[in-house]
Amino acid sequence: MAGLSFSNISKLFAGTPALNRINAEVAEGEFVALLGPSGCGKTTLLRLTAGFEVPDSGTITLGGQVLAGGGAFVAPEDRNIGIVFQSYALWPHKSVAGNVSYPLEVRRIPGPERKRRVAEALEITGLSAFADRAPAQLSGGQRQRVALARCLVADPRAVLLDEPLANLDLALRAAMQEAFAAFHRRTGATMLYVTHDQTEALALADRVAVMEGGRIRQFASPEALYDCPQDCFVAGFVGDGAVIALTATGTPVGGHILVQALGQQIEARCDSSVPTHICIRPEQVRIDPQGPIRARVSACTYQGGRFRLVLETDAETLVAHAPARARIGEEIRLSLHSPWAFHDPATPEILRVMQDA
Ligand SMILES: Nc1ncnc2c1ncn2[C@@H]1O[C@H](COP(=O)(O)OP(=O)(O)OP(=O)(O)O)[C@@H](O)[C@H]1O
Repeated sequence: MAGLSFSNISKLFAGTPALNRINAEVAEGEFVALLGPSGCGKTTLLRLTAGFEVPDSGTITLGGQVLAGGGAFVAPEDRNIGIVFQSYALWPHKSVAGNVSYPLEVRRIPGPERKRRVAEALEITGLSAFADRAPAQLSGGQRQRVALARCLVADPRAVLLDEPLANLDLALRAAMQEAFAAFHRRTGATMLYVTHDQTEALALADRVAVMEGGRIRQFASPEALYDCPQDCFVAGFVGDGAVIALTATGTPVGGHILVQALGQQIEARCDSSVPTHICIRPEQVRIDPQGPIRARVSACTYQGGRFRLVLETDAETLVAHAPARARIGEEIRLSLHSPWAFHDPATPEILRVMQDA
């Protein structure tokens, strides 16, 4: 396996940028998810890595070898990159073992070694008992595991996965997420995984590149994206909660700052001296009869073991979790605990400094 590097990658379609100066390093053996809304450029970045498209500028390297850029271009078939598509792309007339064996037959790998490698790939993907079945006799999840085994058998330098679970129902997706995680643990493969499902990205990846409008907005661990988003897009796109503009700020001390929002002074975590917004996750909103913030319940939905409340304050909407059902229209009081204050690059700095901070 090998690490992937993207340096200043841009790609235009009919003059419109699909990717705009992408810079990212994927370490050898790392599982990276590309997450973002439809049209943000995820698939384009994957296709450039596979060699199905050529970048207009910038360089892509794999294990130090330039795949594209600076006049060089390695053809897709010479990149030794495994690809798993949403649509499985299995041969219907071949058995499971026949499908998995095919890339080795093309490379003229001798029979005994082929058999050994196929058996190993089927074992890793939990398919040993299905070796003689036809793809039509398998479930969607099993077919996707055949595609994974077929990609693995060729001993690729990196594995690209394009929304591989999009065609599966919810229960199967959860089971397949575990299968992918186990596959990654056992193979140590460098993986680039495209999805627009944040639950999937946060559950599976070592790091997630959140994309929007052809750019990477933030590239960080799932925990960092959730706890410390770096702009309003990431704060709103990843996880639940509210993103609120600040009206004044104090001076940060030791990673904390006093800010003004919701008509209150709130103590927030921060790593910026000039935050413009706070991101308030549901766990940071406490229903508290002595709390300083008044709100009215506008929605209450059961989420298995807890209720999700949508709460309207005078000017903003917050989300909280509660152990018991709340009545729509009910008035409650809230306190906030360690929300995250950040500087949104697209927002002008707040000039007003808090009087008593
Ligand atoms: N071959 C093409 N010709 C013209 N425009 C294209 C082509 N491929 C992609 N685009 C455009 O480039 C942008 C990025 O597309 P891309 O498929 O990479 O997005 P995506 O994030 O993978 O979206 P989705 O989640 O819907 O698959 C889109 O605006 C899309 O319309």
